[in-house]
Amino acid sequence: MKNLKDILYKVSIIQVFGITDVEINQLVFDSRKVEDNDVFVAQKGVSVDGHLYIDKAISLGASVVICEDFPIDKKEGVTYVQVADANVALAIMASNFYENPSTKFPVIGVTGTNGKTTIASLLYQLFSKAGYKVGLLSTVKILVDEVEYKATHTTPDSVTINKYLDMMLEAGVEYCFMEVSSHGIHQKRTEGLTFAGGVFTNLSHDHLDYHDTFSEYRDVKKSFFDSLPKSAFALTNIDDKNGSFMLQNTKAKKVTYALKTLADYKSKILEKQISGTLINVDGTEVWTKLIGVFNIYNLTAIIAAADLLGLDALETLTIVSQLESVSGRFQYVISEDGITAIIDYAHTPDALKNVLETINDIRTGNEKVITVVGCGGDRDIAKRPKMAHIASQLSNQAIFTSDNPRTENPQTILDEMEVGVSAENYRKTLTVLDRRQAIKSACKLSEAGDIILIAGKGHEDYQEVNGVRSHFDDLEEVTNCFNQLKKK
Ligand SMILES: CC(=O)N[C@H]1[C@@H](OP(=O)(O)OP(=O)(O)OC[C@H]2O[C@@H](n3ccc(=O)[nH]c3=O)[C@H](O)[C@@H]2O)O[C@H](CO)[C@@H](O)[C@@H]1O[C@H](C)C(=O)N[C@@H](C)C(=O)N[C@H](CCC(=O)O)C(=O)O
Ligand SMILES: Nc1ncnc2c1ncn2[C@@H]1O[C@H](COP(=O)(O)OP(=O)(O)OP(=O)(O)O)[C@@H](O)[C@H]1O
Ligand SMILES: N[C@H](CCC[C@H](N)C(=O)O)C(=O)O
Ligand SMILES: [Mg+2]
Repeated sequence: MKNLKDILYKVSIIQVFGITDVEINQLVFDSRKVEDNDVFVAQKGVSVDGHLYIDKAISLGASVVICEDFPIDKKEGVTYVQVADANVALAIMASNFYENPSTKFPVIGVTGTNGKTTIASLLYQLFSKAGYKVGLLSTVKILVDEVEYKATHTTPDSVTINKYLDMMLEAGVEYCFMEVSSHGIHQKRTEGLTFAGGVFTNLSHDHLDYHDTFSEYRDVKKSFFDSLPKSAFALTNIDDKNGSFMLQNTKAKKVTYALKTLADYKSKILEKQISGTLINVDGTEVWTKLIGVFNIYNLTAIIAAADLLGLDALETLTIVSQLESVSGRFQYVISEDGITAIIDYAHTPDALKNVLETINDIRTGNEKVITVVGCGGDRDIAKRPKMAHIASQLSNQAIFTSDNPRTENPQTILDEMEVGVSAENYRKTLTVLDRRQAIKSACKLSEAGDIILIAGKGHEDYQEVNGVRSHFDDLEEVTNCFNQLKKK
């Protein structure tokens, strides 16, 4: 049991009703999960106000309520603590509850529109191969050394983050790499954590359904660097338009990486193939299995981070050549007939453009590129026409289909995508609502040498329709199609 007084340390308190010297069980922000002697934190959410559930939480056993507004009727025997920001309070309390695990070993946060999972996962692989015990908090999975847990968010809530950091310490983990999403920063999920380093990948169009404007989205990302301590490093992609902006007000040590501009860490691409890329890093040639210019940015970032964290430079480069691509990120299978299918998590216009440019860059002859792509429901609608334009412009054939329609009408999403297709590209497009059928159509349309890009879902193993997630896996689907074609 922990004492409330202790976990309130550093929380900005407005007023208290009741006593703070009480033993508490756990920190909970969802009334449905409350048990005896829990602390219930009322958060003002995107869809509902957690303050409405205070009485419900008390009826289930909560003995402490943390809130921004005091309820009119206060229950006898319950402690009410009024705070300026319940999300910030929750995050600080979560760190205190687990005895501030982020201060006890290096935690490195990766932020930016695209590349977070790739960089965090490659750093996990790199440090593991260098002999360290490593932790990972990512969109794809959570790893505590080698034990895997399911990830529900890119950046989990503050209680979950601290719980895993504490488990990592228990397991003897020496470094943790985590993704820091804009939702995570904005909802203060990472508040109160002590980061040893921050990495910025790039900034492009995404989440403008959640953040009102692009500059708000950009400022949220920047606030992560603003909050880094002096002892940390702030590593930025200086080739990106917003790369230097991110570090404008940071107290941390500023470090840059680039492919084009003069930077502290710089790589040069020497040769591109479907099986990998030859790069030059500070005079040393390194072969990597990863492909795409964007992945060389990711690699340069991890080489820089490894150096800043004290890994031997030569050892880093040796391991870099062994790194495997991350699941659902430019993962490919080749059919017996010589058709290549690439599964990639490109779900933003910029990512889709990068992946298609990479494919067009490495293709050798007159083979066709067929792209299967959709856009998520209940997400930024402005991405839809842009992604449809890019897919049709950079492919020989684009098949628009569903990608987690969530609560939206799937046909409406496709209609909104189609608006972006220009007249001259229109004949190259097809809409097939059912993703399984869309992948089948792509296989039927392709011949030996052709490349099918299945974009948007990457590692995801579900299709979400009206709140129900049914099993669906792009790689599995295309492999089945390839096997069926073989039988014919
Ligand atoms: C839009 C968004 O980010 N929503 C997150 C937010 O939920 P919310 O604000 O809608 O919560 P709400 O339903 O309004 O409820 C408000 C409060 O009342 C509480 N409540 C609610 C009902 C009840 O009966 N009792 C109760 O106590 C809730 O627990 C909550 O504390 O807070 C929840 C708790 O932390 C999150 O799980 C939830 O993530 C949802 C599921 C989500 O889909 N988030 C996505 C958009 C997200 O965060 N994505 C980023 C990655 C983006 C990227 O980089 O591509 C991520 O980091 O994963
Ligand atoms: N550095 C990069 N620059 C641009 N595009 C990239 C970069 N790295 C990866 N991508 C593209 O973006 C897709 C998503 O990559 P990744 O999963 O690493 O990004 P993420 O930032 O973790 O995304 P999310 O916000 O969904 O967690 C990849 O499948 C690839 O198409
Ligand atoms: N982190 C992103 C993932 C999008 C993946 C795509 N498959 C979708 O469902 O829209 C989001 O939540 O917006
Ligand atoms: Mg991610």
